[in-house]
Amino acid sequence: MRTIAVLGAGKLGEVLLSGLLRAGWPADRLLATARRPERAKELQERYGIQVVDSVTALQTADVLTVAVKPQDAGALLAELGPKLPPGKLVVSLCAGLPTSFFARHLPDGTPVVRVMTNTPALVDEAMTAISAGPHATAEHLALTEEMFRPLGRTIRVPESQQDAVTALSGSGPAYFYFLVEAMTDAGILLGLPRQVAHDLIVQTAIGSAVMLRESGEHPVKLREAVTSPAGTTINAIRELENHGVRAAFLAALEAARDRARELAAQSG
Ligand SMILES: NC(=O)C1=CN([C@@H]2O[C@H](COP(=O)(O)OP(=O)(O)OC[C@H]3O[C@@H](n4cnc5c(N)ncnc54)[C@H](O)[C@@H]3O)[C@@H](O)[C@H]2O)C=CC1
Ligand SMILES: O=C(O)[C@@H]1CCC=N1
Repeated sequence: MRTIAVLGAGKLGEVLLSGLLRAGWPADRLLATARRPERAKELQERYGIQVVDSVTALQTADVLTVAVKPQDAGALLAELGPKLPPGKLVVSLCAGLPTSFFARHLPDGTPVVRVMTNTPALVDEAMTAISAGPHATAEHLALTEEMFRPLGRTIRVPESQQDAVTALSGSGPAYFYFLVEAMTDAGILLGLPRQVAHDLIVQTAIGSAVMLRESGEHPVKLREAVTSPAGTTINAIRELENHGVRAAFLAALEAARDRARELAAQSG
């Protein structure tokens, strides 16, 4: 079994570490780096893993998972890139950053895999998209899948699709939470207690998501089954269309995709 290091164990790095431990990855095969000593202590106490300095991580781990913010990746790679021993796999979780960016900072021949996952990894329901970068072989992709499969679903996509994937499923949980928040407010407007409105919406979201996955039906068909002629639902749908909610989603995801491109451009 390989040793995995998470470089920059913040929110997403912790999600990955906790998922790997739940899946039975031995704690002594996991390493993390952290900038703040309090954060290192917290991770050590919470998960029983070793939090080490970056150079130790580079030397000890087989897989180096870069989980710092895209804006911090350049500094991390400038410091560590030249010290990376041969034969290590670099897995990037950084939104927007192309594998060519990593290749520029790493010794020739270093395999790089680009991954976009999402926070439902915390409940083993992540959607993880994996792309081969320079020098990544079938074996490297298989190893990356082995890391992420216990956390939910994995798919392979060409790297050219990763910015769109980031806009859709990487950021996607935020849109659903936003929707739940807005619908809870609507329940309050209609006079329901906040907790009741929240519980109604959360269970409705879960039920709808499970039906989408398990029925395999097109969402239009599922929506039509709820929408009775001259009933209540169609009145709500008319308002959603009048307020341009569909167009707002198209524009919002385009904006997220464009931000991923900007992050790449800014990192040089
Ligand atoms: N939060 C999310 O839902 C998702 C995040 N991502 C990507 O994951 C990466 C991390 O995102 P978050 O966890 O949300 O950010 P975060 O800010 O919570 O975590 C980054 C961590 O890296 C640490 N760090 C920065 N430079 C370091 C260095 N040189 N050495 C050691 N530690 C260092 C920071 O102190 C911080 O704790 C980003 O690149 C983001 O694009 C990808 C998919 C989803
Ligand atoms: O907002 C972000 O930049 C990160 C990437 C995808 C989800 N969160």
